[in-house]
Amino acid sequence: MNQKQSATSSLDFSGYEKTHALRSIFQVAVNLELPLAVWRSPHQKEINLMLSFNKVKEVERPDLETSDKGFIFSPFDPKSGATLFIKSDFHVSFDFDEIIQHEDLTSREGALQAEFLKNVKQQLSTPQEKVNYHVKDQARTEADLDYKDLVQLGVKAIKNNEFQKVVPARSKTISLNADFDLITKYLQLCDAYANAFVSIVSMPETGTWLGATPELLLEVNHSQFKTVALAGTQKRDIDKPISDTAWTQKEIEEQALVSRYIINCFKKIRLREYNEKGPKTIIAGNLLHLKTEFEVNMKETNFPELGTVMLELLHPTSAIAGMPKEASLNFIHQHEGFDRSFYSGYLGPVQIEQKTSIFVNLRCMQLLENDAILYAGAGVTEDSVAQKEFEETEMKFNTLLNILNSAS
Ligand SMILES: C=C(O[C@H]1C=CC=C(C(=O)O)[C@@H]1O)C(=O)O
Repeated sequence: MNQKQSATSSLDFSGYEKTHALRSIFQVAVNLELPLAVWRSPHQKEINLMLSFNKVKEVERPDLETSDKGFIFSPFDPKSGATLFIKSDFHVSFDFDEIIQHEDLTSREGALQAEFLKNVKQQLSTPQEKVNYHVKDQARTEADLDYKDLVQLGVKAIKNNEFQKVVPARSKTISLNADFDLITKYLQLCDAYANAFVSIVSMPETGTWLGATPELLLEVNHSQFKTVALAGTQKRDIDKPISDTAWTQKEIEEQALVSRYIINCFKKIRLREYNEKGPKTIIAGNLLHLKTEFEVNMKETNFPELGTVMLELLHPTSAIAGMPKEASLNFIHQHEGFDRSFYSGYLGPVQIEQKTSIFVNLRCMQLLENDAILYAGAGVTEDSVAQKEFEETEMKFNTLLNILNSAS
C-alpha cells in the first residue's frame, strides 16, 4: 500500500545563487525524466518550479475545484492530444532568496525524491552554464498555403457570411544559437516582460515549451473569478505614453467580438452579475493590445464551480479561434494546414493556496535539439489587409526573438 508520508527536506540552498539553484533542480529533473513546469506570474518576482515524481496525467475534463495542486497544460485542439496535468510532488518557490518547499508523498515517490535531492545536491556543487531539456522528436508540418493567402481566404469567407472573425496562425522554425541556454533566456524573458506569464513546460511527452503570454484565460482566487477579452495589436512606441494610443475601427471591433463571446458564455449559464472594466490599452512587451476585464464574485452569485464551467465554455476563445466558434474552427482545421499543438492551448498553476491561474499559450515556442518552432496568429475581420496581418505575426514572433537574439 502506498502510505502517505511527509518528507522533510534536506536541501539547503543558502549560499547558492538563485539562478544556480534553479538550474541545478531543472537539470536533475530532466536527467530523471520527470515532468516539470517553471512559471513567473505577471507582476510577481517569485519564480516557481513544480515537478512530479510520477508520469504526467491525462485529464478528460479538468475539474478545477476538486483538483490536486498542480500545473495544467492543454493543446489547442482536444483532438490533437489530451489535456495534461503535472501533479505537484515538489514545488520550489524562489521568492527573492528564500526557498519554500512542500511535499506530501507516497513511499515510491519518497524514494524517488531522495534520489532527486541527492542528485540536486551534487549538481549544486558543480558549476554549470547550460541545462538540457526534454526534446520530443516530431514530424514537422509546413502549411501548404502562404499566410497572406490564408488571410485572404478568411476575409473572403467573412464576406460570404460564413463567420465574422477568424484567427489564422502560422509557425516559423529558427536555429538556436550554439550557446543557447534555456535558463538564461528564461530569466531574460522574466526581466523583459513584467506583465506576462513567463513559463517553461518540459516533459518527455511534449518536449519543452517556452513562452511569455499576455493573455489570462481565467483566474479563480478564493471566491473571485476573472477572465479577460484581449485582442487588437499594434507595435509599442516606447517614446509615446500609452494614453495617446489610437485604435482603428477594425481593431476595436475585433476586440469587441471577444468581449461579446465572453458575455455570451455568461448568458449560457444565466450569470448576470459580473463587473466589466475596459477596454483599455495594455502593454505586452513589444506590443500593445486592447483588454476588457470581467470579474465575478462566486460567493455572491452562488457559483462555486464557475472556474470549471467557464474553462469548458471559454476555450478556445475568439481571440485564438474566431466568431462564431464552430464555423471559424472549421475554417482553421480545413485551411491552416499545420498542427498548433500546445500553441493557443492553455496552461497554468491549479489550486496553489486556493488560487488557479490559467493562461492562453501565446508568444510561445517549442524547443527542439538545435531549433525552435515559434507560433503566432492574427485576428482577421472583414477589413483585414493580408500584408498587415502577416506583419502582425512577425511582431508577435519578435516578442521571443528579441530576447533569443540578444546577448546572453
Ligand atoms: C493569436 C495571438 O494573439 C491574440 C491575442 C491578442 C491579440 C490578438 C490579435 O490582435 O490578433 C490575438 O487575438 C498570438 O499571439 O498568436
